[in-house]
Amino acid sequence: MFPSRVVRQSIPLIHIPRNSAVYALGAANKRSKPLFETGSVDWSVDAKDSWALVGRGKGHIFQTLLGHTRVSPTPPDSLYPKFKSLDQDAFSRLKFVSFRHSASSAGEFYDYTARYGAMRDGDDKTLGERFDEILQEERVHMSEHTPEDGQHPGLIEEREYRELLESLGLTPLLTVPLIALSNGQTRRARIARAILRRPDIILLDEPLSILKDVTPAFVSHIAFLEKDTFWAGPRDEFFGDFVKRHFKEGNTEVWANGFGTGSAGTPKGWKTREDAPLVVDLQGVNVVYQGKRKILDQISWQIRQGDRWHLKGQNGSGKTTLLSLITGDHPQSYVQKHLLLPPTFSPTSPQGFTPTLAHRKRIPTPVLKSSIGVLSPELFDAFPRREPGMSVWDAVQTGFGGVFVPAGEGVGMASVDDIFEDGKRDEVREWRVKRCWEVLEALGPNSWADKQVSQTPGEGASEATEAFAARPITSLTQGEQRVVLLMRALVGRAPLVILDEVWSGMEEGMINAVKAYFKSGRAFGDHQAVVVVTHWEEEVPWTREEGLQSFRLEKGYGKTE
Ligand SMILES: Nc1ncnc2c1ncn2[C@@H]1O[C@H](COP(=O)(O)OP(=O)(O)OP(=O)(O)O)[C@@H](O)[C@H]1O
Repeated sequence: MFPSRVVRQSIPLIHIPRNSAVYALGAANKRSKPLFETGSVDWSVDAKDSWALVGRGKGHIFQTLLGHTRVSPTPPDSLYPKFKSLDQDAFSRLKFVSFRHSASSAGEFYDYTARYGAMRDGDDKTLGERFDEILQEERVHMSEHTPEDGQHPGLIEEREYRELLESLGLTPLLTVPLIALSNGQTRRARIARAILRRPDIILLDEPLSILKDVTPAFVSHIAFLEKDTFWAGPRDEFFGDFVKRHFKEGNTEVWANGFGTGSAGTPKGWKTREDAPLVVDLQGVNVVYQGKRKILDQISWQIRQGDRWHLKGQNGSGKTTLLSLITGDHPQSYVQKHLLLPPTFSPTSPQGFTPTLAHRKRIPTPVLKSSIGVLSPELFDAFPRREPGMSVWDAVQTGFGGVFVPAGEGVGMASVDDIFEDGKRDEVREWRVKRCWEVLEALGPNSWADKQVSQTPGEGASEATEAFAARPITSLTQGEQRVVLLMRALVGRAPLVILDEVWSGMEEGMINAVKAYFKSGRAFGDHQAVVVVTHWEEEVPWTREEGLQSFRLEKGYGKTE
C-alpha cells in the first residue's frame, strides 16, 4: 500500500473486525458458507503499512478490498474507516492494478499483433505522451474540486515524478511507443501510471510474476488466508511463529526454495553434447528499430536436441524479440543471414525432424509452428479462447500444429497432411489422441484440484479429466487457462519448447502439479530442446548438474554462461 497523505494516524485505512464473516456477494443468506472468517484476528491496515496478501485464499481478501464481497456484521465504521471519517469515497482513493491477466489487461499498453509489424495509426503514442495525458486528466480533475473537499490529493510534484520514473527505470523509455514496451517494462509503466494519480491505497495483484516466496523487502505486514485459516500481522511474526506452526504438517513446499533436487529431465542419449543434432542455429543475428535502436547485436546461439536452456536478461534486454525470431513471428526473421530452424517435424519418428536445418524463409510458417511448442505471456494474451465453443480439448489440440483455431476433425493436421505419406496419417492421429489424454491426466484437475470440493465421491480420475476436457475454455479460471495453454505447448513433443514465465497466474496447487510433471521426466523427451525464460533461478526446473545451460542477453549482446 502506498503511504497515505491522510494524517489522522489513529483511524485505520482498512478494518475488518474480529469475528466477522465474509460472504460472496450473491450468497443467499447467513446460512451460506462464508468465503472466510476473521476469527480472533482484528485486521487493521494503517497508512504507511505495506501488506502482502498470501495463501490460496488471498483472492478472497482482494475481492473484499475491492468491495466485491459482503462483510457480516457490517463493520461499524465501514471497511474503510478513514475515508468514512473524511466523507470520501474509498474507491476513488484506491487504485487496483492487476497483472493476473497478463499484458492484455494493460489495454492501451499492449497489442500483440501490432508489436512486430508495421505500427498502425494511433499505435505510436509514446510512454511519455501517455503519462502527460494522465497528468492533464488529473489537472482537470483537480480543477473540479476545492482543496478542502479532500477529493483530490494535488498533482504529483515535478521532483517526485522524476524520482518515480527513475526508480522504476522508465526514464529512458519515455520516447518509446507503448506498443514496443517489453512485458516487464509494461508492468512497471502500469505501476507508475497508478502512482501518478496519487491514490491512498494501491492494490497490486500478482505484480512480481514469480513462482512463490520472494517477499519484497518493502513488505511490512502479511495477511494469509488458506482454507479455514486467516492470519494477519507483522512480517517477522509471519515468517517466525506462524509459518513454523502452520506448516509443520509438511506443507512447506510453497515456502521452501526452488525445485529441490529433482533429477528428472536430465538430457541424455548423446555421448557429448556436440553429437546431438542442432535444433536452432543462429549466427550474427541483428534486430534494429527505427534505424537506431539496436536491440540484438550479432547474436549467435546454438540449441541442440536434449538441451535445457535458461534464457536470461533484464526487462527489455531482448528475450522476447530473440524468441520471436526463432518462432518466425518477427518480420526481421526473414532477413537474417543465418537463422536456421527445423524444416520438418514428425512426432512419431524417433528423432522428430530432419537433421538438416533450413533457413527460416524456406520453412512454411505452419511447419515452423508445429515444430515449436510455446507458452508465453504474449501467447496467453493472443490465444483466441473466445472462438465459439472452443473446449479445453480443442485448445490443447491446437498445440500439434501450433495454430490457434481448431481445424475440424484433424486439428492442426493441415501441415501434417503435407508432411506424411498416406497410411501414416492414422498413426499420427492415434498418437495425438493418446498424447492429449496424457497431458490432460498429468496436468488436469486430478493433479491439482482440491478433490473434496471439485469431485463428487466415487468419481473416477478419468471422468474428472474428461469433464475438464469438455469444458469451454472461457469457463476456466485464469490459472486453469494457463495450465491448458501449457498442455498445448507440451502436447506435440515438438523439437523445441519455449516456456516464458510459465508459472505466472497459476495457483499453488497447479504450480506443484507442473513441477511434479517436469521432475517426473515424462514432460519432455530426450529429442526435445527446452528454453525456459524467467528472472528467477529457482523457477528453472533443472540445475547445472542436470545439464542446464544459460544464455544471457545484455545491452544487445548475447553470451553463454
Ligand atoms: N517496434 C519497436 N520499436 C522500438 N523498440 C522496440 C520495438 N519493439 C520492441 N522494442 C524494444 O526492444 C527491447 C526488447 O524488448 P523485449 O520484449 O524483447 O524484451 P524482454 O527481454 O523480453 O523483456 P521482458 O523481460 O520485460 O519481457 C525493449 O527495450 C523494447 O522497448
